[in-house]
Amino acid sequence: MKQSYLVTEWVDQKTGAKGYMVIDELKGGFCAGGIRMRQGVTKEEVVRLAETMTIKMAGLGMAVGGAKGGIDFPSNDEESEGVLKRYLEAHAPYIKEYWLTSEDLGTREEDIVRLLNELGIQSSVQAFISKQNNKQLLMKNLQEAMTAIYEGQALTELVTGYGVAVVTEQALKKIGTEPAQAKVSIQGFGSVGASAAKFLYQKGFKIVAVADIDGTIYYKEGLDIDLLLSLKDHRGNINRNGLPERYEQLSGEKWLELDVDVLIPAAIADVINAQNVRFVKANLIVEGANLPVTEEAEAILFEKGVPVIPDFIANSGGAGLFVAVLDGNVDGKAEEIFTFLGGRLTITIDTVLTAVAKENIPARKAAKTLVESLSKEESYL
Ligand SMILES: NC(=O)c1ccc[n+]([C@@H]2O[C@H](COP(=O)([O-])OP(=O)(O)OC[C@H]3O[C@@H](n4cnc5c(N)ncnc54)[C@H](O)[C@@H]3O)[C@@H](O)[C@H]2O)c1
Repeated sequence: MKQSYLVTEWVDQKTGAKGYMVIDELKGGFCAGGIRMRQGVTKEEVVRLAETMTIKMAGLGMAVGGAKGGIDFPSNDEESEGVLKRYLEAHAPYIKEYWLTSEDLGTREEDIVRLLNELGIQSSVQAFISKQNNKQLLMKNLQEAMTAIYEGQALTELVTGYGVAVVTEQALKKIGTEPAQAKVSIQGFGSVGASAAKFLYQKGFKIVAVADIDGTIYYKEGLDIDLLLSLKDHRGNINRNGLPERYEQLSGEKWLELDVDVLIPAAIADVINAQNVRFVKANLIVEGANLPVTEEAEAILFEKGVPVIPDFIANSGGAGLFVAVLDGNVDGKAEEIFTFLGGRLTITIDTVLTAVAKENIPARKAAKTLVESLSKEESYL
């Protein structure tokens, strides 16, 4: 088994919460990966997520390694901000020197940046920028991107879901389903799930089910996503009081059993697994979350001819925002970043699904081969 480059174990002196930082690899002196906060996070989970980040960064064409932070604490607890602050304080030397970080499940970019500022760190990617020649331009573009508002929402909260929507549309086209006819079910209505829903809805997809931590909301004619967006809080939980009566409220597991074309797991890990994979009726799965489909489930889905678009491509939009800006060729405007990302992801999905069809291999394997070949190209930063 691969050994991580560095693993920290931290205990919050005030609450007893445990936290970890895992650096899977350092490349060019840097590593990148967000910080998640969830009750039950384990060191092993953070190790796996950091490994995925190494592949994701290579897939985006940026020569930095993968990392991840994890804090075992409920993100909705009133002490959560204090816990995050103390975790950042303990890990500030790494963030200053080589760890480019950002939001993840249960944390928000604006909170991380604000708390880092309080610790005297200018941005969550200060380590990288401070070592570049054009640092002033990069910092200006980054600040523009981090504060950009698109259709009333922060770009940082939209960009990963935008990538998920692009990947879903391109993958459906490639497997011969007309996107406008496609029915979609999504688990998670936070940064990733809600923004994927928003862009898919704008493209004309019928989103028939959305699940959050309180259960599944279903309407077979397609949910009004604008309404659901207006009913969600900043943690991605939907207020049921404002729902029309015709919307059914089903249990939390139902989202994956519905008669849909696409499933987008965009909340937690290991949610499609050996126990429930037999209930899946969709013919495409797009991993919005990290590691939402277990290896066993993925093997069964492959046998059934259901492609699983891997997380390190499908949800790379958040990391892609940083890559777009740090690459130096894109300024911080939302439209430019969407164009950069949409272009890269369209080519990637096309290449991956062409290999899947030609060689009869799982999408994950095709994607890893592509990522490895990209790492060798001269354009690799
Ligand atoms: N935010 C990003 O930019 C980003 C980027 C790449 C990957 N990811 C991954 O995407 C996933 C979601 O991240 P996010 O930022 O959207 O999180 P978030 O905290 O903004 O939202 C999480 C959503 O999942 C729901 N949820 C939580 N636990 C659940 C459960 N047990 N059952 C059903 N629903 C549940 C919540 O109600 C909420 O709707 C995570 O796996 C994260 O690692 C996030």
